Amino acid sequence: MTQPLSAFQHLPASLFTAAAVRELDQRALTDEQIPAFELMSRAGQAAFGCLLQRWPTAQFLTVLAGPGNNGGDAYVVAALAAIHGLDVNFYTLGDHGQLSEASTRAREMALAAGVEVKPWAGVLERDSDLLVDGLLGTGLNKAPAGELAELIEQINSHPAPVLALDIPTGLHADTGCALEPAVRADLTVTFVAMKQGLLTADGPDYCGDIAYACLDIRPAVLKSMAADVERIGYQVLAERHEGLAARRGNVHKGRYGHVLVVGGDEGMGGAAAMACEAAARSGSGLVSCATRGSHAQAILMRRPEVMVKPVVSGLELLPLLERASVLAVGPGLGQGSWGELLLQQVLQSDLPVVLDADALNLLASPGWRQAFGERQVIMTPHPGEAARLLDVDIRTVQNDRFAAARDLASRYSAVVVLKGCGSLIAHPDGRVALCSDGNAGMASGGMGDVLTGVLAALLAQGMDAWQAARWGVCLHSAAADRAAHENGLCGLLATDLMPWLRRLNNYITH
Ligand SMILES: NC(=O)C1=CN([C@@H]2O[C@H](COP(=O)(O)OP(=O)(O)OC[C@H]3O[C@@H](n4cnc5c(N)ncnc54)[C@H](OP(=O)(O)O)[C@@H]3O)[C@@H](O)[C@H]2O)[C@@H](O)CC1
Ligand SMILES: Nc1ncnc2c1ncn2[C@@H]1O[C@H](COP(=O)(O)OP(=O)(O)O)[C@@H](O)[C@H]1O
Ligand SMILES: [K+]
Repeated sequence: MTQPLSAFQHLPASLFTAAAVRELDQRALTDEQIPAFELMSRAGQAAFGCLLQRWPTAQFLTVLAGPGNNGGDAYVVAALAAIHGLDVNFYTLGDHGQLSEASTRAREMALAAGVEVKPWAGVLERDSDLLVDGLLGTGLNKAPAGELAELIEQINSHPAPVLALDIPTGLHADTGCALEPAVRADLTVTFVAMKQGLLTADGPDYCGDIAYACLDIRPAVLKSMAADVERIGYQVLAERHEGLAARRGNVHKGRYGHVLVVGGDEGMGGAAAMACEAAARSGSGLVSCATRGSHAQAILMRRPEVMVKPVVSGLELLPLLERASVLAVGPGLGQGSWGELLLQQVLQSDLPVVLDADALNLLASPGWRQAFGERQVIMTPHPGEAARLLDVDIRTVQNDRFAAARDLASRYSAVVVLKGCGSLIAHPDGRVALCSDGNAGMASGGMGDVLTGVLAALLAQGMDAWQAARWGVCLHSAAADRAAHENGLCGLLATDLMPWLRRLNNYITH
């Protein structure tokens, strides 16, 4: 369902936890004097507007309402639909005898519009042409079970599309984890502020498209709260010129740094080769590669611009370290003694470094753990590597990617890129950015090696670790979106990104 064209680039940059959104609701109530029912009415109107726009011919709606305020929104949608002349099946789940004051008024509005309100009796009619999920919103506090789980299963196997109010039921607003079973929506209309879980982990798959409705709360109120997470994407950063500055004329290659890629043990030479090519295509003045002798010729054949140096020991790395300005260590490094010796040498240098793949796996071993202090370091774990570094299982990382990224950045005193759907970039000071570009075609071997090369090239051109990670992750993801645009996600190769990296890094977007 995720679209490969930076599908979420129109969304606001500030992302919030559910608790922060509740606080914003409260501020709208106290500072703006917007009563809860008024806000709920606006939510229902916004959702109904999106419904008409997306499904203008829908005639038979089934609206599902839970016991909280998400159900209140559903009552408003049903009322508006009935007034509009649509046929509405309205089912409640849970105890609707204890509704909030706002939801009670919404219910009265629906009844007055002629909506027949019935408790769900176990069967979802097949003839509806649109389902509206107002079961649970940000109040979700455990995995759906029993009758609710049964209804969600029926929603997901129903042929009609699904509109989710605020957030698909079962998706955790703070983590983006689907607490199965969870509703798989085609469109989610989210209210007041963007929840951080909509754009990472399971979020994009379960939300489908996302529309944001601020409910006419004044921007000043929204700005009165610091965002928990900043959404970034290529377009946003390019508009703010957060990428590379334009090159001046009177320059030479020494100005743009010298990336040394260290990796490529036997059988994994391609990883080092791709990191080298990505570094060169992302503008590093010079690129060297310390690798196994068996790969030297192949790397040279592919990219004669790269200076390939076969190394067998850490000592042979020393003269290369003296000439380099930035290191990219890990692609195909392996976890054998060859990789260990090279990594040991790299850790003794104070050059800016990108640590990826097996460099991270080695760092996770007992005796290797360390904090990097002032050194400019970017670590780029995928969830498996992050789990090893944190000594937890992968599920724990994915259950709260924000916490895992923050924890790693603070433990290692490094900028951390936690890769995967909705890559997170965490600073040791607690800041987190989420890249909403990228696509599932990137789940293919070598994509991470390319990212490593990109990040190293940006460090080599003078960015600090935080700037390089922000721009580099967006550049890499947007390049993958462009590369996937014509021929689709399946079969996208890491090397397909190369021409796009060059174009987008130079701000050529067409
Ligand atoms: N505030 C505002 O001004 C605005 C808010 N708006 C709307 O309000 C929504 C938030 O409303 P909300 O806080 O009432 O939470 P909501 O998600 O409806 O459900 C809470 C109920 O569900 C229950 N429950 C939880 N998990 C469960 C589970 N797994 N299985 C079964 N039950 C479960 C929980 O029961 P409990 O466990 O606490 O007994 C409680 O009764 C928000 O998403 C947006 O749509 C908009 O109108 C804009 C203005
Ligand atoms: N489903 C996805 N959506 C968005 N980006 C993805 C997805 N899957 C993988 N990626 C991106 O692709 C890259 C894969 O990196 P990694 O797992 O290290 O691959 P490899 O080890 O094969 O080089 C990362 O940048 C990651 O964020
Ligand atoms: K919902």
